[in-house]
Amino acid sequence: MIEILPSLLAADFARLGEQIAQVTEAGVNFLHFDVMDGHFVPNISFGVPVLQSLRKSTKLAIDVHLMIEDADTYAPMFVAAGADCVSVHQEACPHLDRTIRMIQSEGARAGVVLNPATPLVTVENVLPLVDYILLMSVNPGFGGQSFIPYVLEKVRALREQRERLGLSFSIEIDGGVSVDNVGRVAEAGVDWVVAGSSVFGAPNPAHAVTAMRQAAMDAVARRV
Ligand SMILES: O=C(CO)[C@@H](O)[C@H](O)COP(=O)(O)O
Repeated sequence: MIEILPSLLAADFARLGEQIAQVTEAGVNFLHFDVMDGHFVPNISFGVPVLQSLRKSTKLAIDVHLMIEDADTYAPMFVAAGADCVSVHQEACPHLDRTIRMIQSEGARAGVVLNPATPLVTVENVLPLVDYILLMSVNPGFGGQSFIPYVLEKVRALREQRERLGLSFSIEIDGGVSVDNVGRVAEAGVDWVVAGSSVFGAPNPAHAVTAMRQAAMDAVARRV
């Protein structure tokens, strides 16, 4: 089963509740929540108070992607505010092993994110620890960018590595995924697909999620 995670960065913030209801209707299990600090990435999004409000209004799992420099200070606050999954960037975390264990001990699933140009070898040692690896398929900071195709090779390599090591972490991809390329992404071997503008920029977000999920599942069926 491939999960489609609507990225709230592309939602209409004045109608967040309504937009979440639309994707809930399409049967999503997760929402993706992008936190940007204006330092690690050149943009600022939203933070803990917004997550606290969302937590009260949805039972969906919330996947928080921290695009921030000081993840060790803020990750526990996001878990306390209701995050079910928290991912941190390899490029921003000098003590990655400690950060992963801290997120898990706070009670959330822990993920590590790699920018497109960061090689997989940088997370090799923590693969047995993580709950998921998020591979960025755009340079982080903005929605609506074009998919970077060489990331598909990283997905294939990571999937092979997971099989070889007998591990069970999930593989997530984020950036520039739409109904037109989700088949290739699914075929490469991802479990979770983040989609922002292709969902909330569509006339009907629920239909967009359903179409993406169907295209992904068709591609996986062809692969098997
Ligand atoms: O983390 C990010 C951007 O930094 C993403 O989650 C985007 O929000 C995905 O948006 P689309 O590329 O799907 O529009």
